[in-house]
Amino acid sequence: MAHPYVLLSAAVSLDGFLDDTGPERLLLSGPEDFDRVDEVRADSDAILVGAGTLRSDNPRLLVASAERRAARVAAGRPEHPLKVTVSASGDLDPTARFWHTGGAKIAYTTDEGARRLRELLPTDVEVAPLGPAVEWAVVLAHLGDVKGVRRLMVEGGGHVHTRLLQQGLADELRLAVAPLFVGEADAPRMFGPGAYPPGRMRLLETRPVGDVVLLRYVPTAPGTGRSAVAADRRWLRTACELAAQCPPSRTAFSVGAVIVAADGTELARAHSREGGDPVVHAEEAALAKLDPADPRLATATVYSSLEPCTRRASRPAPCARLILDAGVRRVVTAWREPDTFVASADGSGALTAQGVDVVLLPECERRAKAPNAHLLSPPDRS
Ligand SMILES: NC(=O)C1=CN([C@@H]2O[C@H](COP(=O)(O)OP(=O)(O)OC[C@H]3O[C@@H](n4cnc5c(N)ncnc54)[C@H](OP(=O)(O)O)[C@@H]3O)[C@@H](O)[C@H]2O)C=CC1
Ligand SMILES: Nc1c(N[C@@H]2O[C@H](COP(=O)(O)O)[C@@H](O)[C@H]2O)[nH]c(=O)[nH]c1=O
Repeated sequence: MAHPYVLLSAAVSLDGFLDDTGPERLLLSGPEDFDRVDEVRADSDAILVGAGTLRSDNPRLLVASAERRAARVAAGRPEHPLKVTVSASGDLDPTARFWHTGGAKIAYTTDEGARRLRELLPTDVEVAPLGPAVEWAVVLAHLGDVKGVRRLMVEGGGHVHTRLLQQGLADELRLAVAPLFVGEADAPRMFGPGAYPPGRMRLLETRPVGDVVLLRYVPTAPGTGRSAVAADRRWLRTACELAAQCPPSRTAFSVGAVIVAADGTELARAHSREGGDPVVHAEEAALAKLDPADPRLATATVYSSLEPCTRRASRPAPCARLILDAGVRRVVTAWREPDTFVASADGSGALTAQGVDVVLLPECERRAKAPNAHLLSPPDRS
């Protein structure tokens, strides 16, 4: 189940609105910023908007720049990204520009909505019924697994942005803050009320674009239990990057680990053979940087590129034991330990048996294996 990278994109007024209440679409971006948005579109495999935005804005959602379209075609991609919309009701205007411009289109809807849309929409539009309700995780899995979408740009509106962020499904937020006020209480807001991931997001970039300021944030708070959120994938990729920093070895794996508090604060990071210790493991070195009495450990997540070990010759306690002793209750890993050094290690099983939630994200396995290719026989190319 490979979700695409989900990028939420919008422009907001200084008082936090996406639009005003007038009949025309409010242009918050200036010309330079619309060009920046066009560049993001051209980099995307698909662009999604909610049915509310289709009804109010009648957008086309095309790549405007001829050069960018030509570059896409030269790279073997369609001229325009796949256009995607989501509607429970199926209450969509068949004459809207969305359906009659650009390339491929897909509408995710309910079974009931599909009955309506199949009659209404042009026959080249794919209508995808997803049961009595439309679950966002199912939409993203279908886009990733069936439509081959790797980068999804979500261009609103507020309802869609709110749900994706609240459900931990957004990988990145790109917000253009425009220097004007809307000042109407019932204008649409970018984010509505509800439960958001805790803590602070991480700022990746700020950039003036004409008179607007672009802000790029990524979520940091780990998921809970056995389900994974976008922040889990990001932290696990960081662990895999740390694995690549290990001093090479023919007798031990290269592994990276990060320990992250429930609010997204990074508590410690480490990699195998760190600090001149030829046998130290990544999880062991990361835990050693923390006070064992740190109350945040009980709700923290340990990210480890390889599952924690259960048996080792070099130290009395394996990493699974150290994690249990630290009181950590959640581990996210990319790769089950192969039999290279220890037969049937099963660190995930050992932790699960003690009530720890272990989440395996196979989409990161290739990155976790990369610095260990010389230890895998026959050479692993997966
Ligand atoms: N400034 C900016 O950058 C942008 C501004 N906007 C503005 O945002 C406003 C529109 O936002 P908003 O009204 O929140 O609408 P949205 O575009 O977020 O669409 C909401 C609709 O999408 C469908 N939908 C969403 N989630 C689901 C789900 N899980 N299952 C089934 N259907 C779902 C529903 O359609 P249905 O009702 O058919 O069931 C719902 O009513 C407009 O004023 C627009 O101009 C929009 C994009 C960008
Ligand atoms: N108003 C607004 C945005 N609105 C977004 O652009 C869509 C219309 O695009 P197009 O079909 O190319 O005209 C619209 O439906 C909405 O998703 N985006 C921004 O970056 N800045 C803005 O100020």
